[in-house]
Amino acid sequence: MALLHYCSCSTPSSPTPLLPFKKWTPKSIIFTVPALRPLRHRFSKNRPSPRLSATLAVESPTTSDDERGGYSPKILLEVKGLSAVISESKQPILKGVNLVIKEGEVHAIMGKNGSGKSTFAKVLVGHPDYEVTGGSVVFKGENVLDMVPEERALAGLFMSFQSPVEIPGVSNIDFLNMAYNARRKRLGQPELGPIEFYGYIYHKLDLVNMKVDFLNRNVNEGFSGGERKRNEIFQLAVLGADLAILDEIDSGLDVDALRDVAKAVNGILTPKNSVLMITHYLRLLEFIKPTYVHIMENGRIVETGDESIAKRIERAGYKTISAA
Ligand SMILES: Nc1ncnc2c1ncn2[C@@H]1O[C@H](COP(=O)(O)OP(=O)(O)OP(=O)(O)O)[C@@H](O)[C@H]1O
Repeated sequence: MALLHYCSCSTPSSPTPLLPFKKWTPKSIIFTVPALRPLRHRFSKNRPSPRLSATLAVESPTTSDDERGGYSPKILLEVKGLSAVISESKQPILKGVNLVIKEGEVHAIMGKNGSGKSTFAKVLVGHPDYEVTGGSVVFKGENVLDMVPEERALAGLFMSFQSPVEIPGVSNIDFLNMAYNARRKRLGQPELGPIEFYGYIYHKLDLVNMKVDFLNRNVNEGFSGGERKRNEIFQLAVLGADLAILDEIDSGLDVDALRDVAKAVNGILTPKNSVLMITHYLRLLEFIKPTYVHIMENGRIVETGDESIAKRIERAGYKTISAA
């Protein structure tokens, strides 16, 4: 199993991110990412909703073409009856997840601790800790379950982890440059050299209000919880994605950081790409407006609707979920 998780993007000019599944040792990075070796440059600091409330929802409610001005968005992701166990113990965690995400939609998944939200996200990107035991996942018409994590990412899946990992010995800019060029190479485009790449990403820093110094720091090493989250969204902004899966990007963020991160996520949304975000809090949904909110319980999506579900949960807790 490769240690890198590549993620791709919606436009040909965008690159492919690579995200780690676990904390790497420098040895494993060099082994899995030979392109990193020649990247030893450093940069100067002086440079420049529709309503639905049904239990056991099978898929997202649809919006009519009229409501969208005649444009009919394509299905980006279709998950049917997805079941998965923990690879080691064979303990079942996902027990028949159904979900449909179309282009341009923002989906939020909420649910009690331990209900399977992060597992669902990780299974979508092919995390090796889990084994799929049933169901299907079709992304942009392709069977994702047949793909290794790198292929899923190249197909356009990006995941921001709940606890972003450190990559000792690899600077943020090297990491991003490598990921960006991997995608360009795959698309038959010329790779960007360090200077050109710097020109490309410099303006993206503003999106998440990140200081330029962060580019030269090793990926997530010594970053505070909030800085890690910001950095994840920076990666997304630089690298792009057709479907960005964001696992609790709001956790540990102060109010200004939350606003910055939400602004960046809103900034990358187009009618062609989508976001699937896992959150416990209504406050994130006030910044990033969801098309649908889903409730996960015991490894399944048991309710789907609009933001009012999140408001109800905030007010009255999960006892209001019928399957709880
Ligand atoms: N690799 C693993 N090894 C052992 N148990 C696991 C593993 N992954 C998930 N689990 C268990 O599966 C259940 C679901 O975990 P998951 O992280 O998906 O929940 P969650 O809904 O994201 O929770 P939270 O809201 O607390 O983040 C939990 O009981 C968790 O302990």
